Amino acid sequence: MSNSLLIMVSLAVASIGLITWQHSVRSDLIRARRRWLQASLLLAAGMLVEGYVEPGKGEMLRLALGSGMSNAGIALQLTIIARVTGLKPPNWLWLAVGLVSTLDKLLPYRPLMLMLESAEIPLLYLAAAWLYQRAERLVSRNRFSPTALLFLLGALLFVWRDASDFYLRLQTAIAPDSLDQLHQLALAFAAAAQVCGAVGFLNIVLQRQHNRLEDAANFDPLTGAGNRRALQYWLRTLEASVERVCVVMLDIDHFKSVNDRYGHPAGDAVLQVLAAVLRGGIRDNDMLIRYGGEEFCLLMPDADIEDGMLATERLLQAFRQLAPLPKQPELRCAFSAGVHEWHCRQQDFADAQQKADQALYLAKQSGRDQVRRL
Ligand SMILES: Nc1nc2c(ncn2[C@@H]2O[C@H](COP(=O)(O)OP(=O)(O)OP(=O)(O)O)[C@@H](O)[C@H]2O)c(=O)[nH]1
Repeated sequence: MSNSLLIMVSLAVASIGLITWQHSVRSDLIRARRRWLQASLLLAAGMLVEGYVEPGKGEMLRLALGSGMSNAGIALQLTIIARVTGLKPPNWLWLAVGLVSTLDKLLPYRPLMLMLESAEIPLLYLAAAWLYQRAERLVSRNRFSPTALLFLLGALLFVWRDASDFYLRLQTAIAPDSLDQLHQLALAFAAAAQVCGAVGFLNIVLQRQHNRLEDAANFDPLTGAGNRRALQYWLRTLEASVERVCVVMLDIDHFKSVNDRYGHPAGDAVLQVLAAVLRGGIRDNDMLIRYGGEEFCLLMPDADIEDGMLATERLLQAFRQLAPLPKQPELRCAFSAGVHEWHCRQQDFADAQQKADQALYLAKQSGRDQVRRL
């Protein structure tokens, strides 16, 4: 293994670590930010030390240090990825990995120690494969992560290398020359895996950043409902995929008086409660949009007007029964709603939405707190 390759790889890992560190603030990974840079620098330093190992005096010490730092760096990266996926591994885990990786190189040859040394990288790589798969699935819904596959292959390669090593050393006590190629292949693979792992995490960070920006552009921050931009996107999807959609326009009754009486923050809380009731009471593929101030729109794909009326009645009943402000248990709110069936292939959405709006107006005119159709 040439030193220059390890040095180049360590520089690549350090620079990707720096880029990841820069982006992690914007992708809401502020706590992981410093850690990731530390992990990348530790890993890069370990590889640099290993890259300078030359046969002779101090060889084992440098190898031990290099391996300890590299493995601790990988383990630290894995603890960060684990946190991104919602797991909480203890902080000392990466230190323990580094310590064991350093110490086992310094101990005199013994089969047990050799076994321990052989288990380290396959275990780390298996954990990496699992975590990268989870993390990428979480942020980009990818069913399959190339980074995870790479680490899985790496784990197998190291098992193969270490098993041959172990078997031959048991017989001869000296590593035979035939193992050199296998060692070099494994080391080259490890170097590539480190760069791919670093890029894999950078990808996760950038994907999160992208998701956050997209959410900010498409969802109302107060209620989490889609906004009109999201509506336009959903309409295009619906027009291409379904025949009919039940459109519901609904508007909280006497909302101005809630604001006037309890204040604007209380009004905001009522809006949040209504959004939660609506979200909790609709099907997974129904869509909730905050259409205006206290006006919401529901799109129910493949539902006819009877289904839509029934579902909206149920939502109204649930909302009416709630005390949306815990500090004002006397307050009860309701909404008025208009329902219309939209035949996506024959009619513009604007026409259907206007009809649902007219039905809503009818509901308001007829005393509010009800669901109407034209
Ligand atoms: N707290 C809060 N109030 C909002 C928000 N957006 C709009 N509003 C308020 O919603 C109220 C809407 O009042 P109106 O259009 O008169 O409707 P209403 O009082 O509900 O009367 P009806 O619809 O006829 O039953 C206004 O007072 C707006 O200030 C918001 O994001 N937060």
